[in-house]
Amino acid sequence: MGAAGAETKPVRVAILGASGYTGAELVRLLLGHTGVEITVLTGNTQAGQEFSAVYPQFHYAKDLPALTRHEDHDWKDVDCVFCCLPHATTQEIISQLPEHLKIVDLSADFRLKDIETYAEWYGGEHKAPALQAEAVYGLTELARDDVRGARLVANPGCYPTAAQLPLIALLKAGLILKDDIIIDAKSGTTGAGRAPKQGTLFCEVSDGINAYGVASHRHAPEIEQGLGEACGSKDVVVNFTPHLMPMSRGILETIYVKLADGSTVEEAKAALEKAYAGERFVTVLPGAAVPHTRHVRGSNHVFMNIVADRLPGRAVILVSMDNLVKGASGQAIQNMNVMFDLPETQGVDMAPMFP
Ligand SMILES: NC(=O)C1=CN([C@@H]2O[C@H](COP(=O)(O)OP(=O)(O)OC[C@H]3O[C@@H](n4cnc5c(N)ncnc54)[C@H](OP(=O)(O)O)[C@@H]3O)[C@@H](O)[C@H]2O)C=CC1
Ligand SMILES: CC(=O)N[C@@H](CCC(=O)OP(=O)(O)O)C(=O)O
Repeated sequence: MGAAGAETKPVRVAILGASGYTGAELVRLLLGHTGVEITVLTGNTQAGQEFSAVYPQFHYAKDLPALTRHEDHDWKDVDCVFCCLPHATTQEIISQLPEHLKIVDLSADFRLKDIETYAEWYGGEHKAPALQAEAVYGLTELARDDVRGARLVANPGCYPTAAQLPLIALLKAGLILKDDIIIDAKSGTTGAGRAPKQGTLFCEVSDGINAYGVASHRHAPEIEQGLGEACGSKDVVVNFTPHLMPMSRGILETIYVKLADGSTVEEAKAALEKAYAGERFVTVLPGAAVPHTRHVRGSNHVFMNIVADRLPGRAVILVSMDNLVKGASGQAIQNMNVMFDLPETQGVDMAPMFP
């Protein structure tokens, strides 16, 4: 790890799509990061406004730039771009950025390596295949060495972050089967972004829950890609269904797996503890403690545990994290820190907010 000493120049940061939820979360976190300076914030429909007019919680942060349009910049005063734009729009805008910029992209545009899989799940041909081939998939704990040398990092999706951290460790250790994985996922509504949508209105989301993308969500191929690489097989399949919860932040995944012949839950738990020993942001809970979204809220922490199922040979993995932090902006900052040789935890080492 490098050190951001007093003489080190700050990393000059632009946030594209700062008027959205992940952009605003980046602003919140980066205001506490002593190694960066926020020089550009962009919006689309909200460009032209002061940032605090769009997000009044930042009225105190007088030095923040106003929201501009990305076309208005020559990027000379920027070292790093966080791109928080919708899918498809992202690839068009990133392709036009100058090459001196390092980019952490929070959209799904550069996550899938297979161009046909991308076209199948995202409804069309990729417009920047060369960049897609260049991008490094930034699940930080498992990809540090690649992230360090990358110019473009594809920040993982929120659900895939929570699923892959335990499953990759267990598949690498050969302790679970690769063709019997059921991921039951739940998310707060910020996962759907800030742009108004009928399905996330208070009166439609409060006091109830619903599944969506049932067994057909685009995060399934992203998870399968990561698990397939981990165990060197293209045959990994997951059954993945997310649910929308009446809460603003948080992800909880309950993952049902079959243990490999002769393996035990105790061995699986020991493998998780070994894989993440020394990792600041991944905690394997003691005993039978159950991860809560409340216990990681507003933080970059992932809590996980594995317990024996009542059915012989099966186990249940539980994972919680904050979709806007480790599932998006927090992990993006972890990746930026690695790319710029800053201490990896800088700006993202806050304790969870409870209650
Ligand atoms: N929310 C989450 O938990 C997660 C989100 N992601 C991904 O991160 C990205 C951002 O998500 P999120 O912040 O939630 O989304 P939001 O809908 O909250 O924000 C989208 C942002 O993109 C801007 N924008 C929209 N269309 C255009 C355009 N054509 N040209 C330029 N700017 C545009 C919007 O500007 P304006 O508001 O001014 O119109 C806004 O700033 C998405 O790709 C999402 O899938 C990834 C992981 C988790
Ligand atoms: C609650 C909700 O709607 N969540 C989003 C996931 C957000 C995220 O990580 O997605 P991207 O792959 O789009 O970047 C969804 O299911 O589409």
